Amino acid sequence: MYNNSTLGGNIHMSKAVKKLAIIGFGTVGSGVYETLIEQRNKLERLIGGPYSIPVVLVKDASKVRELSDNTEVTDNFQAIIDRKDLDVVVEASPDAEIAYPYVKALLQQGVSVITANKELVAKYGEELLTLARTNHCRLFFEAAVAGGIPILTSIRHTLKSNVLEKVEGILNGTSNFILTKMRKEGTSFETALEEAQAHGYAEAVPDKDVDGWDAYFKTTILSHWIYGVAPNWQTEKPKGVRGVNVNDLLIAETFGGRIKHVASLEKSKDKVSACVEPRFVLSDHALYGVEGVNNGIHVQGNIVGSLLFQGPGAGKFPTASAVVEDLINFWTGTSEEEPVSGIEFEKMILSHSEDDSVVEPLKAWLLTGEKLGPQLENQFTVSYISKVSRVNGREGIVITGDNKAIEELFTSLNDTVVVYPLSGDHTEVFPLSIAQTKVS
Ligand SMILES: NC(=O)C1=CN([C@@H]2O[C@H](COP(=O)(O)OP(=O)(O)OC[C@H]3O[C@@H](n4cnc5c(N)ncnc54)[C@H](OP(=O)(O)O)[C@@H]3O)[C@@H](O)[C@H]2O)C=CC1
Ligand SMILES: N[C@@H](CC=O)C(=O)O
Repeated sequence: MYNNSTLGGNIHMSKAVKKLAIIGFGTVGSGVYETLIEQRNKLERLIGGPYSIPVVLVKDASKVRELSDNTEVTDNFQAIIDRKDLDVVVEASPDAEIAYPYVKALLQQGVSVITANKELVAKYGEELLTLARTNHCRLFFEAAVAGGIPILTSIRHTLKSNVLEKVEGILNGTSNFILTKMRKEGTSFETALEEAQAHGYAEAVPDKDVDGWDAYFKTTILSHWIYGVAPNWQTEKPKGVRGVNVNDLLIAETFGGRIKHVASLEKSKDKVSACVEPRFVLSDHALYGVEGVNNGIHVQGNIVGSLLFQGPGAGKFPTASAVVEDLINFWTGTSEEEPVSGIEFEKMILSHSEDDSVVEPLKAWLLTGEKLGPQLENQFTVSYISKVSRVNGREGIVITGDNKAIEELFTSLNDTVVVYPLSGDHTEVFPLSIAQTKVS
């Protein structure tokens, strides 16, 4: 329990107390609260004055919570909006539809908001950012993409001179945690998901994690953030890790690779293409070693080259860290301004000339399923790269070939066959590890 003296603000400081409210007091909201209490001395030194948290908004105000007597717990948003003394509000409610009316009302009143809610930002970000500009306040959302990794700030602050041609990332901690548990420990999908929920990694509705929507929202935000435009989605819906067969994870290993849940953004002359799906990743790929709840974002800058940002993508304190950093940047006035408008940013970035000498990367796929051999017979447009690998009765093969012909082939395969595209650029001879795979 936090006592009043810890929370009452520092009486030795003469400056006015900065006041913030928190909406949502689950994994993220409580993590922010505890961080603000436990790190108070350091944070108050950083911002040069005291702060307090007079009010927290939740769904059920009758729940027992570890909060100081100085913090009012309410289930009535009016109690927040009626206050005229708040500097900023941290928003950590479960989804876009709950958060939108709150955040809109706050920004309309000129109150800045820091949110962890990626669904809110993906669906309403453009509108809310415009509202914030109109009302001379700010909307921050570092925690909405890749949890504790400061990816948005890093891109905006430290990669301004680079054009990011390509971004590939593991953006959902829950999915990566599940795939890692299943592969390493043979844990079932259901048990691994329950464990992710117990750690506080999963969304309130975990379908958003395992059906790919959470990564879809984060990819949408990244596309706006980097290119100023919504991406062109290659498939209508994202693909998630639900249903990935544990034997497929083991088959990928026999080919020297892993199956990872990958989100990708790729810039061409006139558009940004996006995709979220489980992919086959070889051991020389940046995302191969990103394991457990970690996220990884691999960016290819035209000046800097290849960069990998890696760290905890979900969880109480990693996410609280991202929120609190936004808060400190806001209070100290050290955050970067938003680009003037999406359109201008789009023109600036997309007009960069393409390098025509770029070699088309080799496309390859890991196929898994039952009785693959007969289905692939007489498919002369396909180059068979590997022999068939068998794990616990399931088969896997890596193929490459002409993109269009391969797509036609895929439509003719039966329902048991799962297709995992190979991630990354493989422009040279196909890796020997695959060509020489031993077949069990
Ligand atoms: N968990 C994580 O690792 C990360 C989560 N996020 C995002 O942060 C947000 C919060 O996630 P998380 O903390 O895990 O979620 P939780 O489910 O742990 O907590 C949600 C909180 O919101 C409150 N709440 C629910 N409905 C309302 C409502 N109508 N009005 C006000 N408060 C409400 C709940 O109240 P009550 O306590 O009474 O039930 C609860 O305190 C989500 O948008 C999520 O996507 C972002 C990065 C990482
Ligand atoms: N449910 C999300 C939480 C962080 O954004 C995830 O698992 O990545």
